[in-house]
Parts: sequence; structure tokens; C-alpha cells
Amino acid sequence: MAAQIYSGEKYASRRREISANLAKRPEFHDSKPLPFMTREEKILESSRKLTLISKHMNEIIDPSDKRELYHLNCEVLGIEGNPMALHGDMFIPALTAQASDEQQEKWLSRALRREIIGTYAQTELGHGTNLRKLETIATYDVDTQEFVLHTPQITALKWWPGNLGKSSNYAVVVALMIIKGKNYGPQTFMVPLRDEKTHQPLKGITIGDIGPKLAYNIVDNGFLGFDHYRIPRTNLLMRHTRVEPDGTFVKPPHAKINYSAMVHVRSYMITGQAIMLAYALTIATRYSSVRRQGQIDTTQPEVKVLEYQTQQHRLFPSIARAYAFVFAGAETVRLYERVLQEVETGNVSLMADLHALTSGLKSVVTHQTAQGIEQARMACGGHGYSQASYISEIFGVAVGGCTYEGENLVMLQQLARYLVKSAGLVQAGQSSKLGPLVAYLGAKSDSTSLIDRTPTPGFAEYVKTFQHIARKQTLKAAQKLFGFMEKGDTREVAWNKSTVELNRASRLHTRLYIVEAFVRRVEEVADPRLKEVLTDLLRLHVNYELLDVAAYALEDGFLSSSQLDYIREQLYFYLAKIRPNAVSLVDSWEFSDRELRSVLGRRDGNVYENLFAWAKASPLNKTDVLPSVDKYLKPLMESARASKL
Ligand SMILES: CCCCCCCCCCCCCCCCCCCCCCCC(=O)SCCNC(=O)CCNC(=O)[C@H](O)C(C)(C)COP(=O)(O)OP(=O)(O)OC[C@H]1O[C@@H](n2cnc3c(N)ncnc32)[C@H](O)[C@@H]1OP(=O)(O)O
Ligand SMILES: Cc1cc2nc3c(=O)[nH]c(=O)nc-3n(C[C@H](O)[C@H](O)[C@H](O)COP(=O)(O)OP(=O)(O)OC[C@H]3O[C@@H](n4cnc5c(N)ncnc54)[C@H](O)[C@@H]3O)c2cc1C
Repeated sequence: MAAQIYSGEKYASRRREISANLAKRPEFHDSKPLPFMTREEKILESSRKLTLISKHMNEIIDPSDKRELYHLNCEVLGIEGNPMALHGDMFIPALTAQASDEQQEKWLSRALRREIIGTYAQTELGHGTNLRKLETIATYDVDTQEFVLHTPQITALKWWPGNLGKSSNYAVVVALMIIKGKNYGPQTFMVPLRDEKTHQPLKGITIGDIGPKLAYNIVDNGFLGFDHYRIPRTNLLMRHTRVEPDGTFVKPPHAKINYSAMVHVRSYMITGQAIMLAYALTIATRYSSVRRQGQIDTTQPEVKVLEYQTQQHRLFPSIARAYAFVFAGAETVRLYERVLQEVETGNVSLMADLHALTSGLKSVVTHQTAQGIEQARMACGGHGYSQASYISEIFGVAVGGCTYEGENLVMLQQLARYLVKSAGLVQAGQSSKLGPLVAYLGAKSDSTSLIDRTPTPGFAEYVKTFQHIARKQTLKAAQKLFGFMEKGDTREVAWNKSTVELNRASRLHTRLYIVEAFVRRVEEVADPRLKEVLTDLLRLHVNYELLDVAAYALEDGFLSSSQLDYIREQLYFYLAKIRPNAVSLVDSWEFSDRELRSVLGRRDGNVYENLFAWAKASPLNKTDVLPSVDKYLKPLMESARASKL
């Protein structure tokens, strides 16, 4: 099963080898539990481990393999980030996709050798979503052949970029490019921020950390201001866009080619989110198979809480989602890599499809992941609320994904634009022009779903029902938009009046895609035992997901109430059927205890002993009497007692 999750036996076994290797190297382990450390201590500890990784990486992994590097990071550095997180996640991808060969020679090679540390500085205090209205300006000075970076007002301060505050000495900065008074929109520039020897900010640069956040606090998200700060013309990233010495602008082959670093993260983060969801579910499912509370049969001992149908309903559909997401994530990464290669040869035809797909997936997956992690926390009762579970940290890190790389409700609209265009083609009788991701929009629905008409309906019946729902909502939302426009609204006003419905269409389209990705994967599985378990999980998934969106199919009679009853019964049947495999289904992700960092979710199941040992190690228990008691509480009680006398 691990081979299914990690797209092949080769990588699954490499993960095991890497974990086994690291188990023997205590210097790579957390020196104490992360929840017991201050933010400064965590940053120091993370930097220590980063240095070790840098020195010994070649002994442990193949550094050219992204997946091996990711696993090493998960084990050693964990999810709370590290001082070079953005260096790998965005700085290097931005240079790879946007710097010319000559620029790559100069900077990418240094970045890869970790001679410099970089980040991606785009968001500002006043603008994150609307990139066309960024306020940092890069004005071209033809005389000196330099760009002058400037922060004209407080809202133009860069704000949020990860590792900008304290760690990075370079950044790929996004600024509005002005040449001879003309605004050429957001462009990307390579900008030195700090002296390479002293690490002091360079003259003209104001820089710092933005303070603690909900989570992800090892990362020093930062602010940055420029005071007429000059960089050479050749620091504009020029793989696709160019500015000649005389200020002539050479257009790229696609207007949004500069957004590539964002598309990179959106493509990869689907897998990252699946893994964080699986962390929380591993902890909660293992704990639920140890925790005993209450009886189902009063003549029998107390049961494991995992026996309760409510607990199964709380956890198992999310286990299915984690599998669905990791399968969809692998497809997304493959498409991203393909598009990256094609863009290199000047073929930008798939950029719009990739953008639409990743915009929808990032939104739906992060939202459902956060929901699933929070349910996993509650499934652990009181102990879930303790940082010993580590689930609150996992939630905090994962839920950041709802905001970063494009706020979810905004990104759903990006997919909606694509869907509306496709709906326009259907309306114009040009369905043959629809791309493969939306071809279903042009197909005709059966008059009703056939879901309960055969003893065991195939997945095709479920897919058709999801298609019916997504198609109906897309065409309806597009119709609403077109209707407002016909009545005289501008497109923008009509769009705003239709966005709730348009975003619903985007979610339904994406959920259909996720179901299809799951079906595709299960169909490929050869081993019959594995296929059976995954088929059960997929059956749980399709029934659960369909119930969640059934209103759309009930309102036009595509599904009947008796079919709904059937779907519900199927769901309950598969909850019970999956129960014996539940722990194996989470164990199959093969997370080591070091990687999970959860006292509650350890493989040995000794929850109570481990929790007691953890509490005893809490810094507050170093002494029996805290200074705060000596200083305040004792005098308070004493004066209360004295006044009573
Ligand atoms: C095979 C198995 C392999 C598995 C391997 C897995 C191994 C490893 C696992 C790895 C896991 C890794 C986990 C990674 C975790 C990463 C953690 C990261 C940490 C945090 C990083 C956070 C960083 C940031 O947040 S950076 C800042 C991000 N900011 C944003 O996202 C801003 C959002 N706003 C925008 O993107 C834009 O402004 C937008 C798109 C909303 C609007 O743009 P604009 O106004 O310019 O355009 P529009 O007018 O709306 O549209 C015009 C037109 O352009 C199209 N378009 C827009 N963008 C794109 C694009 N990117 N590509 C293509 N086309 C685009 C748009 O659709 C419109 O098209 P029309 O045809 O006109 O409709
Ligand atoms: C953990 C974390 C890490 C980050 N790392 C980086 C980084 O490394 N580099 C970087 O540059 N940035 C980074 N960011 C910033 C991040 O990319 C932005 O916060 C994000 O893109 C959202 O933009 P915003 O903050 O301007 O939200 P806003 O756009 O102000 O959103 C506020 C609300 O307005 C709504 N809204 C906005 N526009 C529209 C619209 N057109 N239609 C409908 N509703 C709308 C949103 O849906 C939301 O409800 C990070 C953020 C976080 C939380």
C-alpha cells in the first residue's frame, strides 16, 4: 500500500531506508519536544539541523530527487518550517523557470550550493491577491541601465514572504515595472538584501520579521521596504521577458509566465496537504484503537472508541480523502513537470489548464484537509487539545494553505473563469473544442442516476452523477452571469453577483476531478488484495462525497430519495467494512514517530505512559514552585490570609 501512496515501490522503500538511516543518527533528532521550545530556540534548533543536512545529505539521500529531499525534511526539520523553506519551495523554482541561462549560471548555481539564501517577496501590506495593484515600483533608469526599487508608502511594504525577515540575503522580488512612464505590470527581479559577509541589511533596505503567527513559526515571515534602491537592468529575470538597454520591453510568450513560482507551489502542495491530513489521521486512528471509553454491549468491557460509528464517520471519510488527495497530487505534479518542459520549448498551450486545475485543487484540498485535521483533533477528546497530540500544530500549518498561494475563494474564481469559457463553448454548440478536463460539460446527462439499479453499481455510475451535478451547476452559474450581463451589468458587476454560484461550480468540478483521480488509480492496481481494500475505501469516498453534494441532484430529480437512502446505507456498510483495516490504512503511510512528533500517535500505543512522561518533562515541572508563585501568588494568598486575621 505504501507503494501506492508514494507512486511506486522504489520511492516507498527509499523512504524506509532514509528513516532507518536517520534513526541511527541522534544528532538529526529534535533535541527536545518542539512544543517545549520558544520560537527563538526552535529557529536555532532548526538551523543546527539544516547545517547537518547540508553537510551529510549525500550520505542519506539522492539530493537531486525532490521526493527524497522532502522526506528528509519531514523527518528532520518537520512541518513548522525552517530558515531555508522558501529557498527550496519558491526561490529556486522561480530562478529555474524565470532566469535566463546566463542568470542561472550566476545565481541558481550559488543558490543550489546554498552559498546564498533566498525567498520570494511578492505580497505587500496592502495587497496580496490583486497583483496588478502591487505598489512596489521598479522604475527603469535608461541612463544608468538600472532599475530603481522603491516603496512609496507603508502599504507598499513587502509583508509575509517566508524567511524574508531574518534568514535570506537575496529575494526574487515582484514589483510593478515602469519604463518611460509606462506600467508593464508585475515583473520579477533578483534583489540582494543583505551583505554576504556581515548579513547586515544593505543601504536602502528596511527589513525584519512580522512576528508570531497561528503556526509555522520557525519561518521568519518578513517585511521589506526599499528606498530608491538600485539594481542592474540584468537583475530582471529574463528567461521569457526582456528589457533592452534602451528600455525596449520584449514580451513573454504568455502574459502570466511570471507567475510560475506560485503554480509550482500550488502543484506540489496538494501532496504536502495530503501528507499533513494523513499525519493527523494516523494519530487519531491509532489513539482511537487504544482509547477505551463506554460500552456498546453492557455485558462486555469498555470498547475502543474506534468501534463507535460516529468515530468511524468522523475519521474514515477523511482517510479516504487523504488517499484521494495523494493520488490527485501525483497527477498534478506530473502535469506541472510536463508544462514546465513544454514552456521551455515555447509551448504555453497547457498553462491555462494547469492554472485552472491547480487553482481548484489547492482550494478544495486545503479546505477539506483543515476540516479533516480539526475533526481528527476532536476525535482524540481532551488529549487532542494538548500539544502532546501535535494535531493543533498540524492544523495551524495546514490551514495556512487556505490563504497562501492565493486565498481559496479567489482561486476558485480563477477556475470559474475557465469553466465559464467552457460553458460558453457548450452554449455555442462548440463542445468539440472542450479540453479533456471539461469534456463532460458538453455531454448529455441520463435522465436519472442509475446508482441503485444494479446490485453493486460500478464507479462509472457515481462518476456520471458527479458529472451531472458539476455540469448542471456550471451551466446554471454561467447562465446567471450571462443573464446579468444581458440585463446591462458590466461583466465585473455581473461576475460579483454570481461568484457564490460560480465558486460552487468550481468546487463541484474539482471534487469530480478528485473522484476520477481516485478511480483511475484503483483501476491501475494489479494486486487483488490491495485492490479490494482500496476499492472499499473508494466506495466509502464516493458515497460520502455524493451525500455531501446530493442536494444538487435531488432538486432536479436526478437522484431520488430512495437512491439517497441507498447511498447512506452504502456509507454505513463501508464504514463497518473498513474498520478492521483502518489502522493499517494509516500505518501504510509509514510515518516514523520522529516524523509525527506526536506523543498520542506513537506506533507503540503506550499512550498513557508516554503522556505522563511528556507532562513530567514540561519546562514548568523543572521546579516544584514557580518564580511567579513566589513573586505574586504567595504574597497574594498571604495578604488575603492576613486581612482575614
Ligand atoms: C509523481 C509523484 C510525485 C510526487 C512528488 C512529491 C514530492 C514532494 C512533495 C512535496 C510537497 C511539497 C509541499 C510544498 C509546501 C509548500 C509550502 C509553502 C510555504 C508557503 C509559501 C507561500 C508563498 C506565497 O503565498 S507566495 C504569494 C502567493 N500569492 C498569490 O497566490 C496571489 C494570488 N493572486 C494571483 O495569483 C493573481 O493575482 C490572480 C491569479 C488571482 C489574478 O491575476 P491577474 O489579475 O493578473 O489576472 P486575471 O485578470 O484574474 O486573469 C487574467 C488571465 O490570466 C490567467 N492566469 C492568471 N494566473 C495564471 C497562471 N498562473 N497561469 C496561467 N494563466 C493565468 C487567468 O486565468 C485569466 O485568464 P482568462 O483566459 O482571461 O480567463
Ligand atoms: C503562512 C503564510 C505564508 C506566506 N508566504 C508568503 C511568501 O512566501 N511570499 C509572499 O509573497 N506571500 C506570502 N504569503 C502571503 C499570501 O500569499 C497572501 O496572504 C495571500 O495571497 C492572500 O492575500 P491577502 O493577504 O492580500 O488577502 P486578501 O486578498 O486581502 O483577502 C481578504 C479577503 O478578501 C477576499 N477577496 C480578496 N479579493 C477578492 C476578490 N477579487 N473577490 C472576492 N473576494 C476577494 C478574500 O477571499 C478574503 O476573504 C504568505 C501568507 C501566509 C498566511
